Amino acid sequence: MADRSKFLKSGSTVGLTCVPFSGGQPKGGVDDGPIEMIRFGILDQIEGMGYAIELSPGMDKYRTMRPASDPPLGRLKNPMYVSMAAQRVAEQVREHCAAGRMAVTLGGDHSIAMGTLVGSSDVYGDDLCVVWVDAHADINTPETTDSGNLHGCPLAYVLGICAETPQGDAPFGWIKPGCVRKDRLVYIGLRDVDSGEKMLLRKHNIKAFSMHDVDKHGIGRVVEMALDHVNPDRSLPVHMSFDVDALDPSVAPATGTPVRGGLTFREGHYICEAVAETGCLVAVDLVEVNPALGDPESLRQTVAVGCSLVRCSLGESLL
Ligand SMILES: NC(=[NH2+])NCCC[C@H](N)C(=O)O
Ligand SMILES: [Mn+2]
Ligand SMILES: [Mn+2]
Repeated sequence: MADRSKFLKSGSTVGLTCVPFSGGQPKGGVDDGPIEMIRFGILDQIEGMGYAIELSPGMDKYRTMRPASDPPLGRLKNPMYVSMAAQRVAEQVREHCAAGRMAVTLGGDHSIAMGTLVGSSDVYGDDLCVVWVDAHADINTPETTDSGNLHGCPLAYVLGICAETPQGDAPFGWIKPGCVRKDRLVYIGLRDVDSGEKMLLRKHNIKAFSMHDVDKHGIGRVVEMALDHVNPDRSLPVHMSFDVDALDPSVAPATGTPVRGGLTFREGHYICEAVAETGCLVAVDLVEVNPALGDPESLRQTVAVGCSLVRCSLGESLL
């Protein structure tokens, strides 16, 4: 298969990391996201598109590595477990990126993106652009979070905007603050942003396209403006982190923090197609599919849409 990427030396190999992890939020079941996508056939689907798959080993370890004792850190829940799991994700994603593979990571809750972003930025450095597709901004710091759920915080750590930078063996002490540049992050799909997060977005001048912008300009213009902001010449590598709750709950009901008024089926797919079309994509996360929430039909629908977003990111619908 022809390499569709400007940056990957093994662009016809997908480096797949499955992360059955739910420690970044309180609802069980999101750890079964990857296995349900595998049952739905994601491996055969990716191979059917002409890719080889290199699967990260030991996915069950994410379930068993929970520390015996993990007291809250201020408001943050399961800090050590989230930190350890994300650190392992970082190693697995780094290895795929270093080998020049397209790194695809299936979650699990969105706290695992601390790991995926550290892994990809270790290899691509300052050049890395991040397109964050989500109903939520996930940029809470330990100071601003109300819920204490770390899936609402991954960006604060990688951007390095927490009031105190974790050091050494402390949870998240392994994350290089600022490994993702503030001016290379852009959001699409926001509609449920906490007041502390709004303050952070303004303070750090971070570009965001909310659902209001999607309504106003249309998804085509929004994706173009988002890419123009982070990657005007389409000359830099892009990591897309896609939270399935960016989609409207009528399209992706089985997720832990659904918010009405989201992206349509086509708008979600359009984002993946347009980013794939640039040839700049080097890493994709697909997170927050929770098969335990809702009836069997909601589950089937959500797993199916998760798989098709991944396929579109790999270029399925490009002619
Ligand atoms: N990845 C997600 N679904 N995040 C939801 C975060 C919700 C809320 N902002 C919080 O910090 O708790
Ligand atoms: Mn979300
Ligand atoms: Mn999220």
